[in-house]
Amino acid sequence: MKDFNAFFQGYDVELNDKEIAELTARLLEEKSQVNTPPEIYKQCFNSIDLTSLNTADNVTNIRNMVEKVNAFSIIFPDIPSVAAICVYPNFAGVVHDTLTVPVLVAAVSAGFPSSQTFVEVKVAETSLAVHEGASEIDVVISVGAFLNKQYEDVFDELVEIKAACRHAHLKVILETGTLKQAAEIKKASLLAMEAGADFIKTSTGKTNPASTPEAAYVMCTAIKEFYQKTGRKVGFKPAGGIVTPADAIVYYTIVKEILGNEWLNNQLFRLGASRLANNLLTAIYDKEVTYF
Ligand SMILES: O=C[C@H](O)COP(=O)(O)O
Repeated sequence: MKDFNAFFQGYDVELNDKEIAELTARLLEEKSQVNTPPEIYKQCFNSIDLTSLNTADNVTNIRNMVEKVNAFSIIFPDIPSVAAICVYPNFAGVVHDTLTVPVLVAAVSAGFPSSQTFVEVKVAETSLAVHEGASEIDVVISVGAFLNKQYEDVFDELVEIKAACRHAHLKVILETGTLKQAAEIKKASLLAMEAGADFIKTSTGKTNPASTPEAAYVMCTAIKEFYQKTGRKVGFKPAGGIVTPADAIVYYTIVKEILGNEWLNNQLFRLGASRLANNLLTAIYDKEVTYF
């Protein structure tokens, strides 16, 4: 049995929300550039997990989205494409079978977005998504159990899901808007990484507030401390409500300043977004672009 209180005490988890808000605001004030060069927008574009997670999604609209990704490099030869396409698990096979370019297939899984289902269902859903071709799996922690301090249950479940991922990478969503406090976000980050998360992700995009700069600040600090202690680099994926180029730059700046340039690539930094891609293309070309 893992002693989570001892585990958390190995890190700085005594966080004050007001102080975190001030530190985040100061970082952004001091480090934000006045004019963002197009190269940085391109780098952000290359970190996008192009997301479609709608009730009305179907084979036709998902295939259309993938075809646009397939044609992207012909139409925009000077822009590196998105990192991954993120869909519900029942569409992992459609994305996999339609893709003709080196873009990853990501599937949400494990009772996304509430995570309120049986662990057996979570494991089975994950195995099926991987079998269908997903190479990345995005799951939400059991938020209710976590807030109820059932740390061992949350941890064990993630370990089981990670095993079901086999070769696929696991992204663990904390749903930071529901965790609310910085200390809880820090503990959830550490627990997820200890359970084997390859990325930690802020939000599902299905609750409010979604991703915030303050949550990003805390999660990046957790990733940094975890790396210092274990030598393992875990990626960061802010997601939910990231719409404008300015939103993307906020997260880019936080990652750059806390984790450094070695995290600024799509192996370790992703932007989960359903509405950002066209806006970044518009910023890069400095004229309205509607492609996706
Ligand atoms: O994982 C990604 C999120 O679900 C996307 O949220 P969004 O639709 O607010 O961009």
